[in-house]
Formats: sequence, C-alpha cells, structure tokens
Amino acid sequence: MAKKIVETPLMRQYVEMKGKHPDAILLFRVGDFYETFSDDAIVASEILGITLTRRANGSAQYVELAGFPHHALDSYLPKLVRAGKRVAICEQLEDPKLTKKLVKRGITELVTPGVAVSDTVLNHRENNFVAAVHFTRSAAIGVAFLDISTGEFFAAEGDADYVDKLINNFSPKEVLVERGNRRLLEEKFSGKLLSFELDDWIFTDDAAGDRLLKQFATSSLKGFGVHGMHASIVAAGAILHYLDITNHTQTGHITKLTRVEEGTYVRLDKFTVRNLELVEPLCEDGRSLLQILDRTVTPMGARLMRRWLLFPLTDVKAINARLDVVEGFMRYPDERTLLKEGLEQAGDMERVISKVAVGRVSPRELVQLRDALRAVAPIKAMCMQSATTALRSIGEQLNPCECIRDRIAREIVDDAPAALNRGVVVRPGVDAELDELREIAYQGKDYLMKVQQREIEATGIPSLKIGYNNVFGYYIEVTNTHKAKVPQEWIRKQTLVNAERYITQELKEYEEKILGAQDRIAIIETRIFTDLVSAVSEYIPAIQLDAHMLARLDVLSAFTRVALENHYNRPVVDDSLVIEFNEARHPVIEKQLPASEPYISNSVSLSNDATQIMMITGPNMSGKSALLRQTALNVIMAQTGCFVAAESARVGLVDKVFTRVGASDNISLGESTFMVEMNEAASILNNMSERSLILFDELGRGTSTYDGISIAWAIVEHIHEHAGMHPKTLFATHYHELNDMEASYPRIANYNVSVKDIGGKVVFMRKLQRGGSEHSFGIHVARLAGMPKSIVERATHVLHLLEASNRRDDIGKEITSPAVEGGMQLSFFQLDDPVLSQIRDEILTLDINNLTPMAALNKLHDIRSIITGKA
Ligand SMILES: Nc1ncnc2c1ncn2[C@@H]1O[C@H](COP(=O)(O)OP(=O)(O)OP(=O)(O)O)[C@@H](O)[C@H]1O
Repeated sequence: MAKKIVETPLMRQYVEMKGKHPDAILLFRVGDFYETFSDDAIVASEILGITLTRRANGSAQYVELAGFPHHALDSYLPKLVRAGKRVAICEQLEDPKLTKKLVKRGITELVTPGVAVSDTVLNHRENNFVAAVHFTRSAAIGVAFLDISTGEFFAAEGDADYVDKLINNFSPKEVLVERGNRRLLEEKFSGKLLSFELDDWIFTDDAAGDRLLKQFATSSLKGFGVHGMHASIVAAGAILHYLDITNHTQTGHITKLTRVEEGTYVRLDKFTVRNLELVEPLCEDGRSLLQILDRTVTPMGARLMRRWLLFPLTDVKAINARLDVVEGFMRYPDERTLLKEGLEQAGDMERVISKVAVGRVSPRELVQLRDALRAVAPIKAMCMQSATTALRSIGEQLNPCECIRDRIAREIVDDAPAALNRGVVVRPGVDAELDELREIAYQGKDYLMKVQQREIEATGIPSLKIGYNNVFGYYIEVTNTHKAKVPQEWIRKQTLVNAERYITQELKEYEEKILGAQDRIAIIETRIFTDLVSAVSEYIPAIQLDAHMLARLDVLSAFTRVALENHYNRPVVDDSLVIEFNEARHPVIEKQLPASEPYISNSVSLSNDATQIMMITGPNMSGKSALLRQTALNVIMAQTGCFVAAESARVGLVDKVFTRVGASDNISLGESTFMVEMNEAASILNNMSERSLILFDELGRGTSTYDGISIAWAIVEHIHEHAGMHPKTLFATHYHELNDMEASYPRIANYNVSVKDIGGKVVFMRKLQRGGSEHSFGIHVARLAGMPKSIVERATHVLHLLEASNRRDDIGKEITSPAVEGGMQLSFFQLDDPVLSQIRDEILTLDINNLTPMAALNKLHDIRSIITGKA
C-alpha cells in the first residue's frame, strides 16, 4: 500500500524533478531507459500497455515502476499526450561514463496536449490549439487560441454562447483557466474539455498586457484590433505565460494576435456543425463535407480549409474574391498544374518555419524550406500575370526570399540528414578548415587498409584485421593459430575465444588524429548550421506570409478541382434576402450513392418576402433531411468561396445557420431527446435574425403526437410572425396537420417529397413538389413494406377512430393565432374512448407496492377482457 518513494540519492533526485511539475507524468531517464514511478507508473503502464513492476523499498514497502527504452520515446510520447496527459521529460545532462557521482539531470521539455511541436505528437492536417478562457464580472468572457506549431494566435470576447461556438470550432486540446474556475468552465461549456488551472495573478490586465507587449515588442496592442478588449487580452496573455511555464521560450514565430470578430463569419452553432457533418462525420462509415472538399496538397492547406468551412464569410466582396480565384483557375488548366506542382514542393512550410523559431529545425527540414522557397518564385510570377485581381494581390504578398533560399542551397547538402552529426550537413567549399578535416577523416579508411596490408606482409599473418571499438579504439586482431607470429612491441588488449586483439603505437597516434578531426568536424558543422538557422529566423514573418498565401492558393485550387470533378457551379452571392438553388444536390450523399442510383436534384427558392417557410412533408426515407441539409451545406460552401452542387444558385448573405435536425445523439449523455430538441429550438428562436437560415427536421418527434404538433405549430407561427424578421426556414415534418398553416399564413408554402406505389413496391421519387401530402402515407408505406395485413388494417382502423374522436383535420380551423388554445388532447390516456378510460382507471387504482405476482397476472387478465369485450 505504501507510496513513499525509496530514499536513495537517485530517487531523491527523482522526487526533486517530480516536484517541479507535479501534474505531469515524469519520464525519468536512467541509462538507456525512461522510467516512471509510483502513480505515474500505474497510469503510464495502462496507457502504454507496458509492464508495471514493483521495486522493494525497505521492509513492507514498495514503489511501482514502469519504463521503456529511450529510442521508443517517439512512439510512446504521443500516446501519453493523446490520452490527455502532460509529460515532463527529464534527461541526463552529462555523460554517465564521465562521472563517478550521481549524473546531473534536468527537465528538458514539458509536452502538454495543447502545446506540442513534435511531429510525432501532431496531426499534420489539423491544428493543435491551446486555449485560455477568462471569466470576468460582466457577461463578457475572454478567449484566446494558440497553435505553437504554426504560430497562429487568435483572441475574441463575447457571451458564453459565442465563446462556446469558438471553442467548438477551434477544438483546443487543452484549456487554461484561472485557479478555482474549472467548475465554471465545465458548467458554461459543454463537451469534453481538458482543462488546466493557472495562478490567478496571471489572469490580470497588467500581467497579460505586459506579456503580450513583450512578445510582439510593441508599445501598444492597437495594431492587433484587440485594444481595450480586456477579457481577451487577459486570455491571450495567460497563454504566453503558460508557454514560459512549460519551457517554451523560443517563440519568435508568434508575431501577431488576430481578433476573431463576431459578425465577420457565419454563426454555426455546435448542433449545426455536428448535424451537418461539416468537418466530422456523425458515424464511422459516414463522410463529412470536409472529406469531400479537401483535395488540398499541403498540410497547411488542409488546416486552412477546415478553418474556412467552420468560419464561412459574411462579406460579399471577400466571398466573391475567393470565387473569382476559383473561376480563374477553372479557365486556366496550366495555372492549376503549375500551382499543384509548386504546392507539392512547398510541403508544410508553415510548420517548418515554426520549427526554425523554436530551435528544433533539422538539416533535412532546412532543405525542405529551400525547396518550398524555390516553389514560391514561379507561383508568384503566375499570380502576378493573372487577370484576377485577388490572385494578383496574393502574388504581391508572396516573397521568394532569394537571399536566404540561396544561402541554404549554398551551405547545406541536398540529402541532409534528419539530425546534426548524423551524416554530412555542410557542403564542401563552405569552410576551408572543415574541408581539410574531412580529408583527414575520409582518407583514414584508405590509410588503415594500407597499414593492414603492410602488416599482413610483414608478419605473414594472412587473416590479420584492423578493427575499432569504443573501449580501446583501433586494434589489430589475430586468430589464435597465428598468435606466435605477433611482433613483441604490439600490446595485447583483449582475449577472445579464437583470437587476440592488440594495439600499436602507430594506431594510437593515428586514432587521435582521426577522432580529433571528427570532433572538430562536428563542432564546425554545428556552428555553420546554427548560424544559418539564426539567419533564417530573420525571415520568419516573410516566410509565414508565404506559407499563408500558399495555403490559400491550395484551398482555392482544391475548390477548383472538386468543382470540376463534381460539376459544381459558381453561385451568385449578394446582399439580397433570397436563397435560390436550381437543381441542387447534396454534395456528400451524391458521392456515396452507387452509380446505378444517381442523386435526384431539387430546386429550392426562399425569400423573406415570398416563400419564407417551406413546409415539407413526405414519408420516412423520402429525402426530406437530405434536402434540408443540402440547402444549408450549399449555402455554407457558397459563403466559404466554393462553387456549389447545383445548376445555378443565388445566395443572399446568410449570417447564421440553425439546425434542429434528426434525433440527437445526446441521449447517451443522459439527456432526453425531447429536452435536447427543445433546448436547441429555444436557442434558435432566441438568436434568429432576418438573415438566418433555419432548418427544422421533424420537430416534436420526441414527445406525443399532440404535444409535437402543438409545439411545431407554435414555433412555425413565431418564426412567421416575430418582429418582422422573416428568417428563411425549411421545415420537414411527418405531421400533415401542419399543411393547414399554409391557408392562414401568407409566407408558408407546402411542399412534399413524393413516393409512388409501382407494382406493390415503394418507389421513392425524391422530387420535391408543390402541395401537402396524403394523410396516411405512414400506413401506406407500412403496407408497401410488407407489414402483415392484419396490422395494416388495424392501424387504419385506429387512425380512423383517432381522427373521428379528435377531428385532427380541423386543427387548423380550431386554432386561432396566437398559439394553441385549450382543447387539444395531450396524451393517449386523456383520450375520450370509454375503453381506454376504463383501462386507465384499472391501472391507476392498483396498489403496486403490495401487488403479488399472481394478483398482477390476474389484473392483466382483467384488462385483456375489457379490450376483447370491446372488440
Ligand atoms: N435526392 C435524392 N436522390 C437520391 N437519393 C436520395 C435523395 N435524397 C435522399 N436520398 C437517399 O435517401 C436516404 C434517406 O433520405 P432522408 O434521410 O433525407 O429521408 P427523410 O425523408 O428525412 O427520412 P426520415 O423521415 O426517416 O428522416 C438518404 O440517405 C439517401 O441515401
């Protein structure tokens, strides 16, 4: 049971290191292993699947231990970080061979889920953000996001709803909050957030402001558009403090803070992002819109496309600038080819330049940067010649940085290794001393061969060999057969089973010269490389801008590729209040259907003044949801700057897309479907505006029919009538009663997605047509689906009874605006049927607590008699 760590000098050192980061799992380097102890060992062994052992610690005490070989760090570290753990790496700071005392150790890196720069931890097609949230006394909440692997840094402030939306879109891997606020964070924001608390002094105006000014070396934050936004400045400052705490001190690539302004982007709440499967599919075998559109060739392009889809624009000019570029690329296939080749060569320039800043760039990556910069010049030239203004503007911002590009090319070999001192890095001709030393080191092999040949001849030992080991350097090995022929002056160093090893004076002298040369070579290569890296650092802002421009071009050319392949067309995007899609398709479903079953296109026309609300009825599986989603997806695509899956389209700017689509998957979180549905609907009604697009799919499904109809009716009425906003709405429903609304509300129009009975088989026509649909299509479909005849007949009978007793057809006439008046039936047990009320009475008078099983069976028998008596 004991957890006290053993008191040896090594373990005392461990305890000291662990004390520096008690929240992190400490990987403690001991020789060739990283060891974890105590609770860390228990956690690590579980996550990594490595053996947990126990080391005795005095009488009746032990400490848990789990470790892995040091070379396995690259595969084990990401597993710990992805499991949400913070990991401190404690290295040996001196060579154990050179000291007799306890080896000096220190923490060289703290990797946390939100602050990672290592390729093994990062997903290269997604950003890796750390966030900070600052709660204030007012309603304003500050939030900031930083991806240290790219240098992108954002800040915003707003109400809890807005911040929740941003957190959902940026999906930070870690969220920082002031000590004591973790609970508040969990209460305000849903979803699983991995949080970490920081000291309260960090979350103050002064501390944060100073830290930001220091980072950007400016005297004010005015230039970043966050001046006066205290809450977001505090959040951004907290992130920079966190970098200090986690030993990330080289941050020259974090050069600006970008404000995320509400209103600049379409508001997509998290239900919408999830339900429309914008970036993640809802189920494993599904596909997201991002997966369909993402034909980018660089990781930075892939990351940007994801962000663009989550933040569609609300500025007509900016949207059209993107669409212009796509249209331009459509017309000029040569431009596209040149661009694709250039982008492939550019690779992940954004993360490479960040590595330069944090001091982790490898020689091989510098060569990659050289190639990326080589790609910039022809792309720039192409953009500058373009007829598209937006493309010329990108061209103007591209900078091939010839000077540093050529210097890398001059100094570093083409096939540079992945680490310094693991092979030749610097080209010949760069440093005279280096060239000379290499001469000595490389000629060594020839020299040794000559010595070996000479000694074979001198001694007459044909099998004599010269070898090298770390313990006593160069030696001559002689098999036991020839032992007698060994000259006297050779010094015996080692006896093997079949041979002896000797050293000679000549070999010793030679060895010193060679090893000296190799050490010097390593020193000179390191110096030249380090100088070069610091020269490249001067170009960080320029190269970051290049990376960003190339990422834009990558996304826009990917949009072009999908548009050509999938026959998308350019939408007209304007300031009107109209949404029109002519022969539109669902961009994801159409890719999933077999070739024999083409997607049926449909046209949709909505406007605030004419058809504001489309009331769409049709049986299950007829394609109502698909129609709703495709409309929203095409609007989002249009405002992202992508062509749309339609013959033609007009999109009057949309500021918010709301969806209440399908049964929610929140049931697993313990909330009832109906509660979730009502929460989502309430949020829509509270936030809609005249430019909103609202999708309601089977609203009210989670409650009884009459509840459902009443609520749906009242909500549609509210959307139609409220405050003259007239937000455009698609309302898919099974309740044909709602078709009655068309007669009383001028901007509601009935549509249906029809099915046909062809030779006794249900055929889904998938075509949207004007008008409401048949009452009993559910039963109709049940019959076509092969349901037993008796059940279909019974269902028809029950339906007639219900209709007769409740005159559901008259609902429209009975209800007077506003809202539902009394008199609507609420549940099965309130129906007037005398049989049902008798059953109800039987059940309600039961004393369940004192009911024996036998009595219960008897009661059941009685109830059955009531029913059969009636039948
Ligand atoms: N226009 C279309 N062309 C071809 N196939 C379609 C079309 N619309 C829908 N589908 C196919 O029909 C399936 C069901 O469509 P959808 O989920 O939209 O029906 P629904 O009417 O909303 O049904 P439910 O009421 O059960 O939710 C889709 O998964 C898709 O495969």
